[in-house]
Parts: sequence; C-alpha cells; structure tokens
Amino acid sequence: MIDSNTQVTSTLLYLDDVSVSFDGFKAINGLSLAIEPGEMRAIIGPNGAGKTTMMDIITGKTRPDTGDVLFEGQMDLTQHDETEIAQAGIGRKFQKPTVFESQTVRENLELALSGNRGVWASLFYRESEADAARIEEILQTVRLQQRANELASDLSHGQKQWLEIGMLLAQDPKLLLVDEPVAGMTDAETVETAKLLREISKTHSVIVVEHDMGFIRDLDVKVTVLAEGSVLAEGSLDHVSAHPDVIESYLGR
Ligand SMILES: Nc1ncnc2c1ncn2[C@@H]1O[C@H](COP(=O)(O)OP(=O)(O)OP(=O)(O)O)[C@@H](O)[C@H]1O
Repeated sequence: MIDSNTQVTSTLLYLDDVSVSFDGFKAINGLSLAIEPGEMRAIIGPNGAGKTTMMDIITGKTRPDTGDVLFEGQMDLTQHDETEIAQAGIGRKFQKPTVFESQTVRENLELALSGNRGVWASLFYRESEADAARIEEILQTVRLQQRANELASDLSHGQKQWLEIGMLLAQDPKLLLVDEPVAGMTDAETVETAKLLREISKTHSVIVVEHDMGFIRDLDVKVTVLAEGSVLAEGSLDHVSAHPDVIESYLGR
C-alpha cells in the first residue's frame, strides 16, 4: 500500500511493492521504484531479472498480482489498458525497430504525428506549419535530417532505431520507455545514441533498459540494478558497480 506520508504527487512514476508471478515463478518480487519528472533512469540487470516484465507492467501489457503503479501521482496504471496508458503519455520503444520500411523517413514521422489525432482526423490530415517545424526538429534530434526523403528500408539498423525514437517523440509522451536501444548498433551509433537520449531527456522523462555498460556510462544518469524481480542497488554506475551483491549477481561469485 502507498504510505500517505510519501511524496508521490510530485513523482512521475511510482511503483510500490509490485509483484507478479507466472506459473508460480515470481518474475517481479516486491519491486519499488520512483522516477521523477525530467529524470532519465537506466535499468540494468542480468538476463531474467525482470526488466521486460517491469516495462510490460508500466505499459499495461501485464497486470501485477499485487502492488501499486501510479503515474503523475494519481493515475493507477494497474486499472488501465495499453491504449489508455499510451494516451496518458507513456510511450514505448521495443528492441526491434518497427518502422514502415516502404515509406520515407519523413512520411514515417508524419504518420506518427497524425496518428495522435485519431483515425478520422488522420485520414484528412494536412500538415500545418507547426507540424512541419516539429518534424524538422525531430529529424534534427534523431540525426536523420540528411535522410528525410529516403525510404526507411535504406537506413542502417541504428538509424531505424533513431527513426523509431523520433516516431515516439512525435507522439510527445511525458515518459519514454526505451528497451535495449543500442543492441546491434555500431560503436559510433552507440555513442551518438547516448548523446541523442541525453538531449531528449532535457524535455522528457526517460527509462532506458540496456546491457551495454559503455553506453550506460555515457548516459551518466542514476542506475537501478534489478535482480530476481526486485531492486538490488541504485545510484551512480560507479556506486552500483562496486556493490558486492551486484558483483555477485553479474559474475556469480
Ligand atoms: N509470460 C511469461 N510467462 C512465463 N514466464 C515469464 C513470462 N514473462 C517473463 N517470464 C519469466 O520471468 C523472468 C523475467 O523475465 P524478463 O523477460 O522480464 O527478464 P529480463 O530482465 O527482461 O531479461 P533479458 O535481459 O534476458 O531480456 C524470466 O525468468 C522469464 O522467463
């Protein structure tokens, strides 16, 4: 239960003692986590730690057995479905890019932007000056200005990931969940992705799940280590890396 003394109202996302079991196995086990407005948080943890399940709970894909999940201090996400949660301002980027390959980069962003307006409005969508300016801004943020008129199928894997981040930005979510963004990227793309997310985090809250420690170091944000479905350690990357439980959980000694 949420303690009435806890300052949850200023917290953007608050998970309190959340648990979920699959066939008797506790994938999430008493997980508590608070993300502040404007914060970018990195989530790390060994395989099977519960990172994806945690994202599934936040986005309404999985309903926890117990615990509270509050968005903006008052919306109980456990009582809403995936569409309602997306509409409330939580956007998710899955590991595998799902851009429209046969459309140009710009068209993909236009689709994402018009998608906000519902089916009927997007059928008759005419791009306003404000929308065009917004698309330029997003193209710049995701490093795709020079590729705007090329087909998405011609982008590299890393650039497709950036385009999908751009499509998420077009929906203007308050909180972005980004799942393993740099998996399969080149080193140069990985470095650029850390920069890009740092820029995005100036105007959005972000949760990033990643295994790549060099990338996590570049993000330079607070890190939460999950293991066996709950928080093992929290703090700077140096702080959590020195934690004996974290060393044991990663290296098994
Ligand atoms: N729908 C499900 N049914 C049964 N077991 C599940 C289900 N979803 C997850 N699990 C189990 O819950 C545990 C946590 O899985 P989860 O995918 O959340 O971990 P993860 O930290 O994202 O791992 P990885 O880093 O490998 O992606 C795993 O043991 C997994 O097998």
